[in-house]
Amino acid sequence: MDWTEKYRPSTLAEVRGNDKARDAFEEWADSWEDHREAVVLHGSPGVGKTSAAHALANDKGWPTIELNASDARTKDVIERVAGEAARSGTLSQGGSGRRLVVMDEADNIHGNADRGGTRAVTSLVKEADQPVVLIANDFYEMSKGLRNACREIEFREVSTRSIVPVLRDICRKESIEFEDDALDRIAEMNSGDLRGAIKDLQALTEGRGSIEAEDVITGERDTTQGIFEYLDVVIKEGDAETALKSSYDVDETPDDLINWIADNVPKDFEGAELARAYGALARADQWLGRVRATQNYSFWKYAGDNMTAGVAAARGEQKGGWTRYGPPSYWSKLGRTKGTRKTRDYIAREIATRNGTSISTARREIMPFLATMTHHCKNRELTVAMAAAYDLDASHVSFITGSGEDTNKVQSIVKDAQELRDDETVAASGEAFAGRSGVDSEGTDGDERTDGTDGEDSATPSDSSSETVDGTEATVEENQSDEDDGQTGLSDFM
Ligand SMILES: Nc1ncnc2c1ncn2[C@@H]1O[C@H](COP(=O)(O)OP(=O)(O)OP(=O)(O)O)[C@@H](O)[C@H]1O
Repeated sequence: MDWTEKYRPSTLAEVRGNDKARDAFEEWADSWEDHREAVVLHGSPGVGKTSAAHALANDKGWPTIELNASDARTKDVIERVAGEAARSGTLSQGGSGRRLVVMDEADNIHGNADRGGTRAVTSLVKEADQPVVLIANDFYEMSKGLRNACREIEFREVSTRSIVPVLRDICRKESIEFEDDALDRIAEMNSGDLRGAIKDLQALTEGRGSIEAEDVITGERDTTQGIFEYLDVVIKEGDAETALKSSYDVDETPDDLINWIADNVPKDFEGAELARAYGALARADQWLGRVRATQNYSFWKYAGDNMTAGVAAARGEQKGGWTRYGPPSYWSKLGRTKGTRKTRDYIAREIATRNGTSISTARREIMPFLATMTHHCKNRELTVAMAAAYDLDASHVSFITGSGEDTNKVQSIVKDAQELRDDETVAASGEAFAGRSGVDSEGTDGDERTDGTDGEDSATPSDSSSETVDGTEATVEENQSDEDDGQTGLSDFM
């Protein structure tokens, strides 16, 4: 049995770390009759938000109604559940009939696919006759309206000091002998993620009665090999077997290693060998997905085989010379700074508006493809078309392609894109033009966009952007059909 489930706290007192948040949460519940506000618990994965919600319900004797924001695809579903929640309150009248409505992934309500989803959740939060707890990883991914309708409680990462006693308790209950150092290392390795620490403990002690400090290290690595030398082996020199064997000495998890390889392989591979390499990486990624879904870490070896031996075997001819390999910069940079987020969100909004998708689909599903297809502007024509189609400037092109913003290459691409756009504007039909300008000027069909929402000065661009898409549904759809009228869009290249 999964230990994170087996040892899920059943009362609030068992939720470790985050004492302040826990007290605030309890206070919210105790005074709910007076304020009737919803609450949002937000913070990184695995720090106990969901556990706290269920533990509170348990402490109070309130049955829970669980909703998942990303599954609740339509307004109807939410309204039905809200209705149920409300009805069950009226039936029993008073405290004993309380239910706790727990909605997971409140930061993951998609604009377009779940049309009106955000609005439905916001009205659920405002109107439900029962206490509602929203759970989110990123508070600022939630729409502003939704944020304003809730009380906010932040769950911080759980300190190593608080993680170790949890691991110790579990070891005692499972009759596993342990060295203190081993538990310290597991706690440190997981930096603040208690769920991760419990999972590692389970994986490392599987089928054994003890754990020593050494196991925590040797389970992962013997002598560490630099990642750059390793990339040389996989991409340039090694045969499949050598690539696989030396991967055992690399100090990266398979989840990170795959990004290192995927990001750097197109610097040396081309054509059919690159396609074969991506085939192997795709298979590796499937295995990583299976690990996540089943928590069966023995599948890691198949992921490893594919991403290392598979890629090495995909090499068509000997590679020479020196290549500037870099960290998986594109995705790991994301979200790190406000500026980066702003750039990312601008591009996502442009793609969403022109392709008729939600911002989140643009960001999660379209941008990675664009990044791969235009990597380092290798395919110049495609990069120009992309910049023209989405009205991108040098900083945007540099963000997507991973090339330096000031390079001549990027500057000249942006210039050509501008010319292409000018030509197309002249050539475009009046109808298509009207559709486009509608997005810019008429998208204010509700109060949603009255709060400064071009995103220019907003500290929370992603938030305002999702509302923009909501607010311009009709126009976005018009645009979708415009694509057939000769506008250059991503779909032309896929
Ligand atoms: N603060 C905590 N105290 C005790 N156990 C915890 C705590 N945080 C996490 N855990 C353990 O990790 C598991 C997962 O935690 P939980 O689902 O509550 O995290 P979460 O913050 O809601 O994460 P996510 O955002 O991914 O849903 C729990 O079942 C429990 O075993």
